[in-house]
Amino acid sequence: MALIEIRDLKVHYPIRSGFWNRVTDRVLAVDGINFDIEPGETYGLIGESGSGKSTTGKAIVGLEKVTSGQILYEGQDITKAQTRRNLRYNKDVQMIFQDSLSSLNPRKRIADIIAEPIRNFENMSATEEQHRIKELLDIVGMPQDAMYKYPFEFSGGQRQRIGVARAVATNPKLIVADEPVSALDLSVQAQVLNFMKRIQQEYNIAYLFISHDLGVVRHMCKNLAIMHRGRFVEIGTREDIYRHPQHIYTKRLLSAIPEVNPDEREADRQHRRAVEAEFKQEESRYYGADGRVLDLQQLSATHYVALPDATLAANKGGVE
Ligand SMILES: Nc1ncnc2c1ncn2[C@@H]1O[C@H](COP(=O)(O)OP(=O)(O)OP(=O)(O)O)[C@@H](O)[C@H]1O
Repeated sequence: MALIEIRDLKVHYPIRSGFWNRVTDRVLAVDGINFDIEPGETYGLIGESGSGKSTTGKAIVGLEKVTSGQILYEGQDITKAQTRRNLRYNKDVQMIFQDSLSSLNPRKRIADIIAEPIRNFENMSATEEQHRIKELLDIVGMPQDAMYKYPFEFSGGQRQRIGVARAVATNPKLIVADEPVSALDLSVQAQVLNFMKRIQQEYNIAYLFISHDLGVVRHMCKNLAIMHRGRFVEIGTREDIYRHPQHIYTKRLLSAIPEVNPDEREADRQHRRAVEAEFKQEESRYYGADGRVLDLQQLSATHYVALPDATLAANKGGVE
C-alpha cells in the first residue's frame, strides 16, 4: 500500500479587497492533483516559482488548510487536524525548509532545536534526550559539541544538516523537503543530497522532494510530477520524464539544466532557444483558454501527460 495518496487535492486562497474586505477572487494555488508516494521512495515535485509546490508540501504536513480533496496516510484521510492528532501523523511526517537560517530559531541552542520534536512526541528523561541528540548529530555528520552552539555559528550546509537532524528526530516515515539544497553552493548541495540518501536507506524514510530544478533531483527520484499553474502537466518515472518528456513545459525545464561540457555550451544555448520558441508557439494548444493546464492523459502504465488530443493521437504508440 502507498504511504501517502493524494486525491484531487485543491488549495485555493481567497483574495480580499475593497472597503468591506470581501472575498473578490481566489488564487488556485493547487487545483486538482493526484499522486502516490511509496514507503522509502523519493518522489520529486518540480516546477518554477509560484507553480504550487510549497502549498502542496504544506498541505501534506498540515500547515495549509485543504480546500477539497483527500490526503490518505496509510489509507486514512488526514485532512482534518483531529485525525492527524489521533494517528500521531505530526510525528510521522516532518518538513525540511529551504532557508535554514529562518527556519531554525536563532535564539535557541542546537540541542534545544533538535530536542523540540522529541519533547513534543516522546517521553524521554534528560539523559536519554542528550543521548538521542548526540546520536542525531552523529547521523548527519556533525560534531557533538555543535549542540551547545547557535544556528548563526554554522555554514548554510551545516545548518541544513541540523534541519535534517531535527526532521529525523521522531523517526518519521515521510519528510517533505522543500528546496532543501537550493540555497547552497553546488559542491555542498551534493554532500547534503548524499547524506539525505544515506539516511533514507538506513531508516526507510520517504521524501517528497520539492525543487524548481530538474537537474538537482535527477539522481534522487524514482517518480516525478511536473507542476505548472497549480496542476500537473506530466507525471512519470525518472526514465519517462528525462528520456521521453512529452509536455512543452517539461521540455522547457529540462533545457534549463546547465550543460557542464564547455564544448557543448553553444549547442545547448541553441537548443534552449528552440525549446523556448516551441513553448511560445504551442502554448495556446497545450493550455486551456484561461491558461489552465489540460487534463492528464495516460500514455503508459507510469506516464501521464496533459497533452492536446491531436498530439496525443499522433504520439500514442511511438512513446515507449
Ligand atoms: N497565503 C497565501 N495567500 C494568497 N496566495 C498565496 C499564499 N501562499 C501562496 N500563494 C500563491 O499561490 C501560488 C502558489 O504558491 P507556492 O508558494 O505554493 O508556489 P511554489 O511553486 O512553491 O513557489 P516558490 O518556489 O516561489 O515558493 C502563488 O501564486 C502564490 O502567490
